[in-house]
Amino acid sequence: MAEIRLEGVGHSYDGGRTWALRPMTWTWRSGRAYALLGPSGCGKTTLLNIVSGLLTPTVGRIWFDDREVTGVPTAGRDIAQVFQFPVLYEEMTVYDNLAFPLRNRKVPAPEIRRRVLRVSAMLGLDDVLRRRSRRLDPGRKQIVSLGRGLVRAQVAAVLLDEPLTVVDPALKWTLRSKLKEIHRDTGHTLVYVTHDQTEALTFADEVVVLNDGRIVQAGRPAELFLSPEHEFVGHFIGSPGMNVLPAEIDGGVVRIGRSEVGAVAGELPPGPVRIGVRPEFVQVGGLPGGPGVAARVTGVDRMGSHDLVRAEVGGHPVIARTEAGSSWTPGAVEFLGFPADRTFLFRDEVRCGSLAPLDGRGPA
Ligand SMILES: Nc1ncnc2c1ncn2[C@@H]1O[C@H](COP(=O)(O)OP(=O)(O)OP(=O)(O)O)[C@@H](O)[C@H]1O
Repeated sequence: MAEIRLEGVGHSYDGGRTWALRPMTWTWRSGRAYALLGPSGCGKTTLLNIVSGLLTPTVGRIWFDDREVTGVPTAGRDIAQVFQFPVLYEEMTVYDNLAFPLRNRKVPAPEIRRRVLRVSAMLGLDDVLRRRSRRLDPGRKQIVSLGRGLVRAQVAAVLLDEPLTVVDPALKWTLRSKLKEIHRDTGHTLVYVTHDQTEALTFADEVVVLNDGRIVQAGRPAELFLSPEHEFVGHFIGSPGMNVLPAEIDGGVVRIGRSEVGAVAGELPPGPVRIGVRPEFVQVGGLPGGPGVAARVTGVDRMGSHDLVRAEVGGHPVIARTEAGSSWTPGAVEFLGFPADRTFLFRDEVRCGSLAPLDGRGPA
């Protein structure tokens, strides 16, 4: 395992006209399980391929601990990589496919057997170990590919690029928890690329959110949910995502239209700002004794475990998540409250502050 440090690393596929990955400095800490999360085209595969050596970055330097590897090809980096689709020797048995990366590195036979059997047991491959790989269905083949990526003890990192895409949805949950188990067992540095927030949040110690070629926030799943640093994180994580409403700061007070919704925590210059608050924290009916903003209820989605109350504030949609069986009715005007400790202020999409309570004032 190694600490992997990117120093000013960026990549352009068109000679510097556009950046698939904007120059960034970032460290993957040794032994941690990371998810690299972002929408299609944001640069996830580019970043992964730069770490593995499949791609040389246009700018910047890469370090594995204190060894610079910027110009070192994949074979010299000791990286295990698992791709979206199976990469196997079709004519070999599953056992031999799993053993291959170890035999290649002259690991002693008893150790090979021990490791192959351990990975096989964890991934549920025991009953197909003697079968030729070409006779497996695509999902099983991919699980074998995953096993090949995880079987080595000595690797700088294991990189997984959307590894569960072809796997049956019902198996995905099991495999994700197996991956966690194997990670605990081996202590590998894992980087798991996905565009699926559930996959990222259930798997990783730390989620790195990438958008438009830059890291917009990295943190534990709860941090990303409770304390988004960027509007994109608010939208991309959570279902539905964070509500965003235009507002104005004036005299230390935040207003939507003419309604005061809170004070500004700390010092912020007056002017336009955007308020971000997750549906889980919007209080329909207002905060007890606190400020609120009038909203027209436009609909209620009954989700079974909870309701989603859809409303409109000055022409902007807001969603509140409430208990199931709520009595809010479309067309009614209700006050919405935004709890100060769960409501953030954004300028140019980046968080610039948060709300503070407006002491002793009721709905404006
Ligand atoms: N070989 C290439 N040549 C030119 N442009 C490329 C190449 N590979 C990727 N790109 C572009 O670079 C940007 C980042 O692509 P990348 O594949 O890294 O994103 P991604 O987040 O992995 O997307 P996906 O989830 O769809 O695989 C995209 O705009 C893509 O079109």
